[in-house]
Amino acid sequence: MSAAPTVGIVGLAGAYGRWLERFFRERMGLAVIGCDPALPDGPSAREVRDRADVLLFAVPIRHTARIIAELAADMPERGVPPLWLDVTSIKQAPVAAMQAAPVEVLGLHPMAAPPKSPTLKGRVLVVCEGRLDHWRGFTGRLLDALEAQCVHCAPTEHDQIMARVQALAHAAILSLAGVLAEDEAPLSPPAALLPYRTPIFELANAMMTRILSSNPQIYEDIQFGSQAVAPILDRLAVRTRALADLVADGDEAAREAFRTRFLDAPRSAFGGAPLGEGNAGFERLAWLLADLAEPRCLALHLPEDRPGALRAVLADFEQHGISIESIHSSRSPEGDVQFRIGFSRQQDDTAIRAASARLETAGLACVISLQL
Ligand SMILES: NC(=O)C1=CN([C@@H]2O[C@H](COP(=O)(O)OP(=O)(O)OC[C@H]3O[C@@H](n4cnc5c(N)ncnc54)[C@H](O)[C@@H]3O)[C@@H](O)[C@H]2O)C=CC1
Ligand SMILES: O=C(O)C(=O)Cc1ccc(O)cc1
Repeated sequence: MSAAPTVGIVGLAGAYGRWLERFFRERMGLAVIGCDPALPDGPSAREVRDRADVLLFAVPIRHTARIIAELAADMPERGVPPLWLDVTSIKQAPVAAMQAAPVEVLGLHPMAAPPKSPTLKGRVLVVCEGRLDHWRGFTGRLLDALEAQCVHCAPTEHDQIMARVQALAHAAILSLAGVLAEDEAPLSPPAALLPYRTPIFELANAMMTRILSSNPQIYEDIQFGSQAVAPILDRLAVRTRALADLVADGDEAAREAFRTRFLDAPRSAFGGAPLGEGNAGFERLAWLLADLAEPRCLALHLPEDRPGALRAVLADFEQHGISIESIHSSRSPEGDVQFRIGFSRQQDDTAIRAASARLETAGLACVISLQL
C-alpha cells in the first residue's frame, strides 16, 4: 500500500457520498474512486473494493449490512488489511457485517445532514471503534480533519441512544404532524395555525417541516432499521395514552397524577443544571425567532471575506445615524455567509434605502433583499 491510501466510496452519488468524495480529495488530498447504481459507467463495487485501501459505505440504511456482507463474502487475501468505514445512522448491523471481513473497522455516524461547509466543524460525530491496528494513525488524522465533536461508544450502545435521540424524537414530531394533517379547514392546512404560534409551536413546526422535506428513506429506516426502536415507541404510546386518559378524567386526582408523572418526575430526572441550560438555549432561539419575524430588514452578503468587512458596513450606518435592532448571520444554500440586519419602525425608510444603495456602490456588500 502507498503512503497516500486510495479511498473507495460505495454510494458515491448519494448525499454523503458526494460530500465525502470532496472531503477526502480536498481536505485530505487523497485519490477517491467509487461506485453507485446511479453511475452506471463507473466501476463495480468489487472493483472499488479491490482497488481501495480505505473503503467507505454511504448507502441507504436498509441495504447497508447486506451490501457489506456481499463484499465481505468473497474478499481476496491482502498483505495489509484494508480499512472499512461506514456512516450509517444505525451501527450494530453494519459494524457487525464489517467485522466479519478480514479488514480493520471503524463505524462512524455524523449527527447531521451533509453540511454546506467542507468539514463537520460544530457537528457531532459518533465513533464506534471496531478493529484498528495498522490504520490507527490514519483514522486519527481522518477524525482530526473532519473537525467534528467526536463521541465514542459501542455499536449496541449507539443504537440504544439513537432509538431515543432519533427514532423517539422523530416519532413524536411525526405524530404531531400527522394529527395536524388530519384536521380540516379552518384548522388545516397546518400552516393556517402559524399566525397563532408560540415559540414552542414555531420550533415544532420547523422540526416537522424539516423531517417532511428531507430524504424519506432515512426517516423510515431510522424507525425500522434497529431492534432498539419498537420498545421505546411502545413507551411513548403508553405515556401518550395515559396523558389522554388523565385529561379525559379531568378531576383533581387526574391533575395531581399529571403533575407527578408528567412534570415532577421528568423535571427531577433532567436535573437542575441541565434544565437551566436547556431553557436558556430555548430563550436564545425564541429571541432569534422574534428577530427573524421583524419584517423590516436588509439581507446582505459581504463580497470580501476579510477582517473589518462587517465593520465597514456598520460604520456607514453609524455615520448616517441609522440604528439597527438586530443582526444575525446564517448561510445560504450554497454555503455563503449572509447577514440579516433588522430595523425598528422608527428608522426612516429613505435613509435605509440610501444606505443599501451606498453599500452596493462602494462594493462593501451585495444586497440580497431589502424589506421595509
Ligand atoms: N443524509 C443525512 O442526513 C445523513 C445520512 N447518514 C447516512 O449516510 C448514508 C447515506 O445516506 P445519504 O447519502 O443521505 O443517502 P442517499 O440516498 O442520498 O445516497 C445513497 C446512495 O447509495 C446508492 N446505492 C444504493 N444501493 C447501492 C449499492 N448496492 N451500491 C452502491 N451504491 C448504492 C444510491 O444510488 C444513492 O446514490 C446512510 O447510511 C445514512 O444513514 C448519516 C447521517 C445523516
Ligand atoms: O438534518 C437534520 O436535522 C438531521 O437530523 C439529519 C440527520 C439524518 C440522519 C442522521 O442519522 C443524522 C442526521
